[in-house]
Amino acid sequence: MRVLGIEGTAWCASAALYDAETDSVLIESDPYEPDSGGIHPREAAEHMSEAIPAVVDRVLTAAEDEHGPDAIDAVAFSRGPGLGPCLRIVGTAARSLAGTLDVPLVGVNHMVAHLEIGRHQSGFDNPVCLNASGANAHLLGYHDGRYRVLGETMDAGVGNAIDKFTRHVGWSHPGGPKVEAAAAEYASEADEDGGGAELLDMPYVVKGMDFSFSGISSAANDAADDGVPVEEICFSLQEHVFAMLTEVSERALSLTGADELVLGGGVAQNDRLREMLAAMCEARGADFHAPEPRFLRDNAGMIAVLGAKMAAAGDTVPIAESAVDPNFRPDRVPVTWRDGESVARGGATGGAGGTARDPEADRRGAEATVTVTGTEGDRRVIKRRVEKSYRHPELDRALRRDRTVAEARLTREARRAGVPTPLVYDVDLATATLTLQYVGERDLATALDERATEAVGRHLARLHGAGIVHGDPTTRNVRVSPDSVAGQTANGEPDTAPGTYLIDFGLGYHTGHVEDHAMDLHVFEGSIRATASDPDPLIAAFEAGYEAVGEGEVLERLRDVADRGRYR
Ligand SMILES: C[C@@H](O)[C@H](NC(=O)OP(=O)(O)OC[C@H]1O[C@@H](n2cnc3c(N)ncnc32)[C@H](O)[C@@H]1O)C(=O)O
Ligand SMILES: Nc1ncnc2c1ncn2[C@@H]1O[C@H](COP(=O)(O)OP(=O)(O)OP(=O)(O)O)[C@@H](O)[C@H]1O
Ligand SMILES: [Fe+2]
Repeated sequence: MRVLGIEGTAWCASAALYDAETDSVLIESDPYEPDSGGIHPREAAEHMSEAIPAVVDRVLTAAEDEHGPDAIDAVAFSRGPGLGPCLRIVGTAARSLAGTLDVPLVGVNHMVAHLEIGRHQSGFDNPVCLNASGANAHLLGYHDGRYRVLGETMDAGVGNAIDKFTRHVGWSHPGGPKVEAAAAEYASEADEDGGGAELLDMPYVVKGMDFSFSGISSAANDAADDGVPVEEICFSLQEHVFAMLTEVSERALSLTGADELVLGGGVAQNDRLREMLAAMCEARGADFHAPEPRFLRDNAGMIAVLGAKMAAAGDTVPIAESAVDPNFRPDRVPVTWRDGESVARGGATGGAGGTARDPEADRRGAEATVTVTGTEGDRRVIKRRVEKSYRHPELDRALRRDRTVAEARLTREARRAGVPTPLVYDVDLATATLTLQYVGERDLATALDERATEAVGRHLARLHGAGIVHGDPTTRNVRVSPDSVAGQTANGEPDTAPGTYLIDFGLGYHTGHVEDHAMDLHVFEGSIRATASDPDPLIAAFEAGYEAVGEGEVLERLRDVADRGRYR
């Protein structure tokens, strides 16, 4: 099968021919380069209307020269997400070409294409995917016929966050490659001077597997206004932003039990990001793949390759139903071209795979190693936050120390507020180590049930009532004793009965803001959606638990938070 793909969601007018027989891809692209500032939607659309017919023509001519008039078996196009005016031009071109050639039309989700090209090239079975592109930043994992969004930016896409800074200092679009070059130069000069590259203090915001870039863009702009050398800012910006992306990727591998990671998107061309992800994967025994650069930035090659898989599965679209969708989320795509396996197994422990291991033996979370000691009746865990070689040493030291301090303090405070948590026996800041009471029989992730999620709702409400957020309330950070949970609800004891414990308060902090409280709920619900086959009843029980103890306002805000994370 040979598929002609068309891409033009924002800046790159591109056409490609994918030949499934030989697995070869020809790509012809014509980028839009704004004279000043960022991408102007109207100018970008004007570029598409001129450039799309030209790139399509070049690819079609090449295909017909080689294979004759029946060279093309299907036409695939980017249906979204992207800029409306650009998408409409791509859609019109694709419809008219499919009509002229009298072949089926395939509507491709651009973000799923960024993922599938990596899966196709790596030969990985069931990877987690980090999409690091201009307008987006998210983690996807396959589960029950869909790509679930395991984590995502709460505000800007990663490329846009970087480009915002470069616009502020007057550099032309796109800024990403210029930041990379400036950061590399600063690092190598600092090495020559013998002092090592210095790190500016910038916000590092990770909430479960979600993250935010708005604070860091402003901090970078402020530093420039204060006269900090721009190369130094570029270096720190990259170290923070990419460490955040690497950390959430590791959390996603840990939560799902996957042992393969693929990278996609324009920012994935960055060597420093690839180096960090490769180092993280190596340390946990996972495989890592980043496609070659021509498949990372926006390109029609990935559209043609996924288009061929979809066409082979009969997943084509009638012209009358082929409208574009600027907000097309990857989790809305029925995945017709894969068999029913799942990446999200939930509750996997240890490093790669985590299969066939005793889930209660010594384990490794995304951040820490946990060793169980002591005897029956006095079991303890020793939790040590290990060095992460991918992070700048200064940033790594600060994060491990701050999180250890926060965990010890908030675990105690939560307990005092009536939320079941482990006793804290010892804190050793020099080695970022805590000794904690062993609680529960297993992680909630391995034994998801409505009584337990309802209890988590009550616990979080109580915690928020005390002005604390957990920061990372995933199903891996709740310990349960299933029998006592059942007894507790049957006895009608509301919230302080043993059976469901919150652990791992390292990302927690004090706040009375409704927004922060709502974010906790969003993270917990995200972790259920990422791993459960039937999430809705678990989430309904969770919200009922929260409502019974907490503020209705927080549940209302949760709807806004959930919508806001979605691509605009
Ligand atoms: C929906 C679609 O239109 C959108 N496309 C998009 O964002 O273009 P993409 O080619 O994936 O990424 C462009 C971004 O990639 C950044 N970029 C390119 N090379 C880079 C580098 N070496 N280091 C860091 N960023 C880089 C650019 O600064 C720009 O922000 C998307 O995929 O989200
Ligand atoms: N007090 C405890 N009692 C029983 N088990 C525990 C306790 N603390 C941690 N564990 C176990 O160790 C695992 C990892 O612990 P924890 O979540 O604190 O580490 P982490 O590295 O921060 O994990 P992650 O970042 O992946 O959430 C937990 O999922 C849980 O199974
Ligand atoms: Fe893209």
